[in-house]
Amino acid sequence: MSVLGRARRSLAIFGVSVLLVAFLLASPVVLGEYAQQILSQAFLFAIAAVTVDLLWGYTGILTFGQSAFFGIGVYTVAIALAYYVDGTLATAGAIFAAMVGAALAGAAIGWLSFWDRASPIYVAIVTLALPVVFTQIILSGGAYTGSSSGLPIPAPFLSITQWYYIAGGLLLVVTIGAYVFVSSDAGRVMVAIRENEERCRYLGLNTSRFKIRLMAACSAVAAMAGGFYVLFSSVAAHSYGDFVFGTELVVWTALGGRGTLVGPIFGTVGVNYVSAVLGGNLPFIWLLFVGFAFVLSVVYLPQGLVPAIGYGLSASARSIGRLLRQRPETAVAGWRLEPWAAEVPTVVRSGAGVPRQNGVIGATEEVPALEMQDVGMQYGSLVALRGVTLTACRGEVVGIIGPNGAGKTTLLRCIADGRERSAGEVLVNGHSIGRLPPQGCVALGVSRKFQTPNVFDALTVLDCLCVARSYRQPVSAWRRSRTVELPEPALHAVEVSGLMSMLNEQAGHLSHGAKQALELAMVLAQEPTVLLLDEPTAGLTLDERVAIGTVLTELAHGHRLCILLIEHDLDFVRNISTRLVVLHRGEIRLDGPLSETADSELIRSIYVGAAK
Ligand SMILES: Nc1ncnc2c1ncn2[C@@H]1O[C@H](COP(=O)(O)OP(=O)(O)OP(=O)(O)O)[C@@H](O)[C@H]1O
Repeated sequence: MSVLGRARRSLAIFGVSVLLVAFLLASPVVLGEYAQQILSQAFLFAIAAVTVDLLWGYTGILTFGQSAFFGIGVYTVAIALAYYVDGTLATAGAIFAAMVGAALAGAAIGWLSFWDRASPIYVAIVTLALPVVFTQIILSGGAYTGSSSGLPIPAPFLSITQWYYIAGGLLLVVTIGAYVFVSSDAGRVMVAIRENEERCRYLGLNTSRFKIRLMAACSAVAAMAGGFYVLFSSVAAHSYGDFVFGTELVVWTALGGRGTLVGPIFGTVGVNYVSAVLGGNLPFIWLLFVGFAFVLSVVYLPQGLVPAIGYGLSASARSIGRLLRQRPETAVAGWRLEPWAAEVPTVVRSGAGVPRQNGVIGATEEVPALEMQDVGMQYGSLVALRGVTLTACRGEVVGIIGPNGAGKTTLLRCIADGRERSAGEVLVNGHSIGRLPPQGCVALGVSRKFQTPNVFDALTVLDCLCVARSYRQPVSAWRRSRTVELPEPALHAVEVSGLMSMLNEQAGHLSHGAKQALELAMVLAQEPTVLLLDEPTAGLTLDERVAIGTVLTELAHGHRLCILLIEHDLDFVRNISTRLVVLHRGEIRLDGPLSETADSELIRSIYVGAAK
């Protein structure tokens, strides 16, 4: 982002902050003490809900455990003030200690939950157990923790209005911080992980490390809210760290609208405020009503109430505007805190010769780009690959053909992910991939394009390219770049496919062909030496096939990439391959230059089903 763009973004954030602070300062004039008290509590809960939104709404990590981190804040501060320290400085120290403790606990939970290949439901189960364990620890702590009776503390005396300002100010700071974060380069990666974590890994991103860090940061913020909450309420109760509160945070976030930042705040404040007004008289009916509203929202308004109201109002406003102006409008935007995007997006050519992160790559022409030695793969008793030995060099386009179920995709998977194969060895540019995960193989120079286009539907074309380059460029946690530097081959793919004029288009709205081209550009942005393509022309028109064929030929011969290409379209394979490999029942049956293999009888018999 340019200096001017950054200044405008900072000015906009500053202006909105000043307005909100003025609103906060003025609101006690119309709010009674009771309302201020309810809102102070709701503001502190809303901070925890914002952390749920960052984890679940933006990154797709469904967590029920934020209450436990809130509880760590509550009890660390309560125990410190009840037994060990007093005074403002010591209280601040206790809150800081709670944040550090919660961050460490959050990192440990992340480490347990986010190992490679862990299913997304795994973290939900681990975080479900967390508040249960936390509550048991508090309940078994006897008089020290206050057990089920709670632990009263000598809290600092502040007026209700002062607490209202503190809680509102904290919520404002956390929300603005969260907005800056989600609208930064790192925020883009969060959404990419939510949309398609596998694609992220195959783009070289260490998603587990990213999620562990995010979990630790969100845990610290929830603990801070808990620390302030116990000072406000003067008593630590186990219910602030239990499973019910953890679930309520998820419900409030879902009701308000996840992935919006404003949704969880309105959801939490709304439910808590109405609950305080109505719940005293009708506690059970109110709970029933909230539960019912949650189910309705999940079924009919999965995006939550705030975006739905936003859609409704902006659609009405646009309809009225259309009537007045008699001009058609197409897009209707909901209410969410959208990233600042005042600048024109740009794609530029990157500087050459940027070294790879781990420096292991030695992509010279002397060493074969790819060597597979006796590679085998079994799915249970099914042998998908057997004794595959294959060498491919830079500048080659190796067409891999064979009937359905021959083992072609499995072959690519064994090259792009060291954990896949059951036997044998794979070397990329002379380095064994060992048991490296996909991001490790990317670092060695392997990039894989999937069979169906794998892009990040919720992101724009530019954002998808930026995420693809995140492996090469530092990911800022507060700035959002609107310029992406692409290596020559990726830039070429963007230009010939017409994506250059669609940088602001949402990837999910692109045509099938444009998505295929975008994924190819994303894969090329990794600067691979070995490019694995699984049916890149599937579903493309004739013109698009011709264009992609030209791009691939240029990549192999002009940029000296080693391309392994799976295709069912034999004419396409014949047109661009330099060599053919025929797979049948998991074994290589034929391997040779195109001139010698293209008209082989074996190919004909395999495709008509006569080969054994
Ligand atoms: N995850 C899996 N679990 C069990 N079997 C699998 C799995 N993936 C693939 N297979 C089996 O392994 C064999 C090879 O599959 P693979 O997808 O590699 O074939 P292919 O040649 O790519 O086929 P297609 O052209 O249809 O994509 C098939 O019999 C398939 O059913």
